[in-house]
Amino acid sequence: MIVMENVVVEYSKFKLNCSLQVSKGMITGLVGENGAGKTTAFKALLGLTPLDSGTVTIDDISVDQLSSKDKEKIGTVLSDSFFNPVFTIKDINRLLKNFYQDYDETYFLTKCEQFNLPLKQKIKEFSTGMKAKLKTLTALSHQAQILILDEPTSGLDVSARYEILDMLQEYLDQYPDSCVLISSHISTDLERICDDIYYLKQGKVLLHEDTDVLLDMYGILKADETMTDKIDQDFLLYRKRTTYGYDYLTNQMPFYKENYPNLIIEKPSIDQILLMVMGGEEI
Ligand SMILES: Nc1ncnc2c1ncn2[C@@H]1O[C@H](COP(=O)(O)OP(=O)(O)OP(=O)(O)O)[C@@H](O)[C@H]1O
Repeated sequence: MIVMENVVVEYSKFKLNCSLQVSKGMITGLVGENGAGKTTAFKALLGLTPLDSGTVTIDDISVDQLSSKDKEKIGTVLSDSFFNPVFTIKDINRLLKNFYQDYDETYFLTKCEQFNLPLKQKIKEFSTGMKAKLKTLTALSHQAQILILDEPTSGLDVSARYEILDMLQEYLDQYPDSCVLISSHISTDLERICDDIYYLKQGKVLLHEDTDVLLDMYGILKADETMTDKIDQDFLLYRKRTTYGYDYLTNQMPFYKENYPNLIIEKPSIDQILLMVMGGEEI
C-alpha cells in the first residue's frame, strides 16, 4: 500500500501539495494537464526528490527507510529514465537477472517474444512503442508488489496502449496483492483499467473518485436562467456559464433525474467531468 500524506515539494515556481493513497489490489490513476505535478508526485513517492514536508510510506515503511530488499518490490516506469541506448534486450536481461533476486526471466523473455521485441538489436534503434513496452515489461518482470508507472502509454497508438494496459491487468490478476499507480493524459486508458482516479491541478488534488462512481453517478445538468434558481444546490460541485444559463456538475445524478424530470441531464465522459473541474467554478 502506498500512502502519501500532506506532501509538499516546493520548486521556485511550483508547489506540489498533495495526499493520495493506493491500496492493495487496486489500480489508481493520476491525471492532470502538462505541468500539473504528476512526475513530481512520482519522484516524491520514490524518494527521488526531497520533501519540504509530509510523509510517504510504502507498506508502512517511510520511503527514506526502505532497504534494498524493500526497493526490489517496487517496479517503476519514469518518463525521463531508461537503460543505456546502446544496450540490447540480452544486456538488459543479464542486468535484471543480477540485480533482482525475484527476477522472472521466463516471463520477461516470453513477453519480449510476444511483443516481437528483438533480443539483439540496440534500444536506440527501437520505435517509441517498442521502448514503451520494454520499459513496462522491465517494471513487471521482478514480481514487484508496488508498481509506480509514469505515463507508460505516452505517445503510443491505440493498439500498443491497449497491449500495455492489458499486460497490467493481467499482472494484477496474477499478483492480486500488488498495487499500481499509473499516470496518463488519456482518460479512456484510465477508465479502462483504474479502480479510482485522482485529478491533479497546479500541484493539488481537485478530485478523487472511484471510476465506477464517476461513470454512474456523475452528471451534467443543463439549466437555463429560470431553472438555475429552482435547482437544489446541495449536490452540485462545479458550474460553468453557457449561452443558455449554466452547466452544473453533480455527483448525484439519480437525485436530479428523479426530482427534476424536465431538466436536461447528460451522462458525461471522464474527459467532460475533468473539463468541468478544470475550467468550472467550484460551488
Ligand atoms: N527540478 C525542478 N526544478 C524546478 N522546477 C521543476 C523541477 N521539476 C519540475 N519542475 C516544475 O514543476 C512543475 C510540475 O512539473 P511535473 O513534471 O511534475 O508535471 P507533470 O504533471 O508531470 O507534467 P507533464 O504532463 O508535462 O509531464 C512544472 O512547472 C515544472 O517546470
